[in-house]
Amino acid sequence: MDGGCFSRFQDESKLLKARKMPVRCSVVSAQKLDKSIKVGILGASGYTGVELIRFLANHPYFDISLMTADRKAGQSIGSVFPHLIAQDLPDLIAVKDADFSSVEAEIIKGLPNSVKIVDLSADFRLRDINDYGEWYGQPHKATELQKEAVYGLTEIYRNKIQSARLVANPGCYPTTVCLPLIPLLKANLIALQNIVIVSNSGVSGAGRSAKEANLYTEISEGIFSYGITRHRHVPEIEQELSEAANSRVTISFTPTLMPMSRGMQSTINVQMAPGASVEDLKQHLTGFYEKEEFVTVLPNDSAPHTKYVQGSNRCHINVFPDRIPGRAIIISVIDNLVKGASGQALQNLNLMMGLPENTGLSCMPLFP
Ligand SMILES: NC(=O)C1=CN([C@@H]2O[C@H](COP(=O)(O)OP(=O)(O)OC[C@H]3O[C@@H](n4cnc5c(N)ncnc54)[C@H](OP(=O)(O)O)[C@@H]3O)[C@@H](O)[C@H]2O)C=CC1
Ligand SMILES: CC(=O)N[C@@H](CCC(=O)OP(=O)(O)O)C(=O)O
Repeated sequence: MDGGCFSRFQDESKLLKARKMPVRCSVVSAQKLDKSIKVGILGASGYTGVELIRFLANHPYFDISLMTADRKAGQSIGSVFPHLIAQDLPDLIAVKDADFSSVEAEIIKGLPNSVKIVDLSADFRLRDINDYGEWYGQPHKATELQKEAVYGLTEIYRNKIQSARLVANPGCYPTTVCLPLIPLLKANLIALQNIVIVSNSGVSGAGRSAKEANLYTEISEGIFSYGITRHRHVPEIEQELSEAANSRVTISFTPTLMPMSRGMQSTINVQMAPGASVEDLKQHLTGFYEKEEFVTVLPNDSAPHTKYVQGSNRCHINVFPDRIPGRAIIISVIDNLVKGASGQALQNLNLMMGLPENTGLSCMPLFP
C-alpha cells in the first residue's frame, strides 16, 4: 500500500487473535492524506463488508486499499461477489497477511490517533464490561480499548464521534429503537417503563455464513421470533435509553425474522408521560430530526415501510395513537445493512476524518 498509515492493522490483527472473539467487520482508516484516505475493510467478504464496498467505491475521498476475509482469503472479490467482477479492488487476504511494509511510517509519526477504527461488531458497545460478560457469555478481552470506545449512534453522539479513535457501531435493532426513543426520553415525554418493542429483521442481519436455521426452506413463507427476552441487543438498548432518561429503563424486546433479504422494522409501544399527547411526541421528534438528512419523521399517518429506505442510510419514523388510552405506537424502519450497519459506519468514519458526514451516503433508496 502506498501513502497509507495502516500500522495499527497489526495491532488489530493481534487484538483479534488475542481476543478470539467472533469476527467483526471493521472499517479502519488512516489520517486524511491529500484527497486520498486509505481505508481497510476487515471482513470484506460478508454482508456488511460488501455493503461497505458499495458505498466506499463511490466515495470521493476514501480509497479501499485492503480487504480481509477468513475462509475466502486469497480469492478475488469478483469470485466471491460476481457483481463486483469489473471493479478495481484488491484481493481478499487474511488479516495476518496484511502487508504493511510500504506504509509511509513517517506520515503517522507523532500522530497516535492517526488510525481510526469503526467496529461493526458488538464488542465495544456495552460500557459496562460486566454486562458484556453476562450477555455475551465470555469476559471482555480488551477492556482498556473499551474505555475509549464511543457509541456510534451518529445523530446522538456526533460530537464525541468527531474526536473518537474507536467507534462502536450500534447494532441494527438498537438503531431502530434508540433513534425515536432517546429524544422522547430526554424530553420526559414517555414513561421509563412499559416499553414494549417487537422488531422484524431481514435475514441478511444474520450474516452470510451458512447456518441451518437460515436455509431457504426454514425461512421462506413463515416468520418466527427468537432470542425472546434474552437477545443480546437488550442490554445495548437499555444502556442507551437509561443514559437518555438518566434513570434505569427496562424494555420488553422480541426480535422476529422475516422472509426478506434486508430491512428492519421496530414497532414500539410506549406509555406517554402524564399530560403528553401523540401530537407532542410527534412534534418533538419532528423538531429534533428536522435538520437531519438521514432521519425523517413521516407526515400525517403514513406508515413507515422498509421498501422506502431500502439500500439507503435512512430511518423513517412515525407515531400513532394506541387504542389503549395514554399509550402510543412508534414505528421505525431502516435497512439493517445500511443505517443498521455499514451506512452508519461510513457516516461515523466521515465524521472521524473531518468530512461532511453524508459524504458518499446521499443515494436514494432502491424502490421498489
Ligand atoms: N448483517 C447485519 O445486518 C449486521 C451485522 N453487524 C455485525 O457486523 C459484523 C459483520 O457482520 P456480517 O457482515 O453480517 O457477517 P458475515 O458473516 O456476512 O461476514 C463475516 C466476515 O468476517 C470474516 N470472518 C469470519 N471469521 C473470521 C475469522 N476467524 N477471522 C477473520 N475473518 C473472519 C468472513 O470471512 P469469510 O467470508 O472468508 O468466512 C466475512 O468476511 C458482525 O459482528 C455482525 O454482528 C452489525 C449490524 C448489522
Ligand atoms: C437476523 C439476525 O440474526 N440478526 C442478528 C443481529 C444483527 C446485529 O446487529 O448483530 P450484532 O449485534 O452482532 O452486530 C441477531 O439477531 O443476532
